[in-house]
Amino acid sequence: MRHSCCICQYENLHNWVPICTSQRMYRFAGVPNEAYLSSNTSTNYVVSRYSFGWSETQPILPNQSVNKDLSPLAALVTSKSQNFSTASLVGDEKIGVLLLNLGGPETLEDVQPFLFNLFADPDIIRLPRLFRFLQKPLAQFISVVRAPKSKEGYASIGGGSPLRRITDAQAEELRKSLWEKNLPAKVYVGMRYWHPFTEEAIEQIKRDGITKLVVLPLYPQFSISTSGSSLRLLESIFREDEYLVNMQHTVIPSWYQREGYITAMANLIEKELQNFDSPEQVMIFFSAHGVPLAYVEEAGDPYKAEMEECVDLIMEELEKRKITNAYTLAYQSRVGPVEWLKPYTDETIIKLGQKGVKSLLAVPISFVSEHIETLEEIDVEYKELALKSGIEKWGRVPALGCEATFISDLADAVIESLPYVGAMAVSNLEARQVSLLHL
Ligand SMILES: C=CC1=C(C)c2cc3[nH]c(cc4nc(cc5[nH]c(cc1n2)c(C)c5CCC(=O)O)C(CCC(=O)O)=C4C)c(C)c3C=C
Ligand SMILES: [Fe+2]
Repeated sequence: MRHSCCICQYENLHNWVPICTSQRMYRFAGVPNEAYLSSNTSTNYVVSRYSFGWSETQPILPNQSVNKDLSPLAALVTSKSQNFSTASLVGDEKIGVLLLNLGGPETLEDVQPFLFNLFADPDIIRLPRLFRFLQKPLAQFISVVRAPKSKEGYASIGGGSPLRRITDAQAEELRKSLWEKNLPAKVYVGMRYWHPFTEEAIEQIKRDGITKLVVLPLYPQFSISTSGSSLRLLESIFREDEYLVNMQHTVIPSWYQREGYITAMANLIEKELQNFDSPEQVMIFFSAHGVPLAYVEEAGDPYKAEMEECVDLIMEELEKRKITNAYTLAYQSRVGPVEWLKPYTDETIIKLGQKGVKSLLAVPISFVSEHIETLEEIDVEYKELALKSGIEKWGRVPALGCEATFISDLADAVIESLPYVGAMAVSNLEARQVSLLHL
């Protein structure tokens, strides 16, 4: 099994210490030398560094060692213990969990302004520095041009995105699960492109006097365009705000390797396979949201690697249950003229039909809630295409939503990250000192 990590690393000020709480993976940013640690045993390190700037930076590949002089934080994390007592970690603190998600238009009138917010994000449309002044006019133009097509899609799923309702429900279930595990925490939802905006969540966190915050993007795999964008926004909010600078916090940048998540996905697949007459004949078709190829090849986005590893882990889990179906991974939802990650979902469906595949089970892999790309693109467009292409039996695994194993595992991820919340504050301090020295 591959072990590779990414780093949520931002221009100039490296505030975040992303710590992947899955068993053997630890992540670092926020240290002045940009050390980033991936470990497959407690003594065998691969230190690597990525840069997510667009035109001006180069990715440095995982095995390219750049700095073995690890900061004290490395020592702290490598001495990680799995035996946490939540009580000792909470004390008098007020714990908050901030769930980050994309957001979606709630009405058809929201669609164009939502699209404007999306395309105005430099992590979604990445322009060379010289052309950044064009970001907003371009966003205005593309959002107006795309709005009619998007509106059609949202109209066909009931006139708006269900993302807010589902994310709110997940937040409530997570809160309950944390309380059941003796962690009295408040859970907040911060959306990137629509209400409740991340800024609104942060205001509430300040009003509630939260002293320790765990930031948990609701994307299992990290991409510059999703978790990266939300974290970059958060960083800019934190940088400006005295309260937030002093608040201890940590980030769980991706969690696709967690046992609970993998088990929950395997459970859903196993259950859905039973709806076919010959379950063992069914091709398991993982469909992930795509990103432009340049994100991965030029900017070092770990999204593709994380996605592939995630699929491997789910298939390994299914194999343990003696489910050894054929499977494949493809990427959906491309937008615009550039090349995106391949293979594309639509082309793959057609090819599978030509090869004589008769039964297909679609598994949306990059989302944990139903939304337009599951309810419309997969359930309507891809199903229709599959049936036209000769596939006779079509099924689709639901998104995880509030599935109990999944929510309980997210709660565990939060609890396991608590020992590192203090480490974040140290890193903030270091990063600030360094940035001040550079002024
Ligand atoms: C892992 C998930 C996602 C990635 C990666 C991602 C990248 C990405 N998306 C666009 C363009 C659009 N995305 C839109 C909606 C949308 N995208 C995701 C997830 C990922 N996007 C979600 C959860 C949603 C919200 C869906 C909802 O129910 O509201 C849209 C709007 C819908 C549409 O018109 O199709 C666009 C446009 C790009 C360009 C991109 C990577 C650069
Ligand atoms: Fe998207």
